[in-house]
Amino acid sequence: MTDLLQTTDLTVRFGGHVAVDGVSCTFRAGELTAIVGPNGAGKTTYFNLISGQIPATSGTVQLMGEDIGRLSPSDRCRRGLGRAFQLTNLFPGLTVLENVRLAIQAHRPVSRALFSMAASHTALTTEAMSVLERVRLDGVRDQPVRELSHGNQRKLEVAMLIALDPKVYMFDEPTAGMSADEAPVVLDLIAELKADTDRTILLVEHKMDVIRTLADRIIVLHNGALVADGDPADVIASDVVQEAYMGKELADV
Ligand SMILES: Nc1ncnc2c1ncn2[C@@H]1O[C@H](COP(=O)(O)OP(=O)(O)OP(=O)(O)O)[C@@H](O)[C@H]1O
Repeated sequence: MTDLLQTTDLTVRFGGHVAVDGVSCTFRAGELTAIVGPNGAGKTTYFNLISGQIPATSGTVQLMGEDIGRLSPSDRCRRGLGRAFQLTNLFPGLTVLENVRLAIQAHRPVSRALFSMAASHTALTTEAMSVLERVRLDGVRDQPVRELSHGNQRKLEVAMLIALDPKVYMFDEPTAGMSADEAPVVLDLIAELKADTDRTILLVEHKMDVIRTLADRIIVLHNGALVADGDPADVIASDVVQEAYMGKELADV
């Protein structure tokens, strides 16, 4: 499997507190890695360092071999790093379809400019509709984003991400706040994305049934440090995770 994303000794300090502590990890194409750990372990901060929301104190982030540590979040996104939440704050007054169409347009190669305006518009609409059908949002295509239910907003996050067609998908609790009938749509989509061997998926998730179903690999953060990394069954069963780090959360499943 090809290495797509790599962090090396990645560290961030907030005053005296080390929130992410020397994390070195490689994420490969075609692999879904679940990132777990107790509350405050550093999972979201690790995501923020990778996607560029906060600068690292030290260490590097490489995407397809290129050091992206000094790039802005939007430049990282353009290079193929896709994080769901970056995408919702686009145009709340525009419709669901218009937002997805703009996301597709944003990553279009220049050659598309050679299309006639009308042909280009039709092609974009067709493509956007196929993304919306995948997340079952085609029924609300003409609704302004600001009027969407919470569950549909979360689905739109996934749709926007698919429309951007990144190499690396980053999901931070993608089904949080979703109803029992909405969550499977998103989880099925993530499973579909995983089947695409050109991509890698990072998933911060607390629900162990979701992790068991989707993850090829689990990494465990504790006090900002990487304390376990491996096959899901082995990591979940390991004493270090059960007793010292995740005990109650995992035992409860
Ligand atoms: N900007 C910041 N300034 C100061 N401390 C921060 C900042 N961001 C995060 N922290 C601290 O870093 C630690 C890690 O937080 P983080 O949100 O990454 O944990 P988490 O594993 O995602 O937790 P949860 O599962 O509760 O979301 C916490 O102690 C948090 O208070």
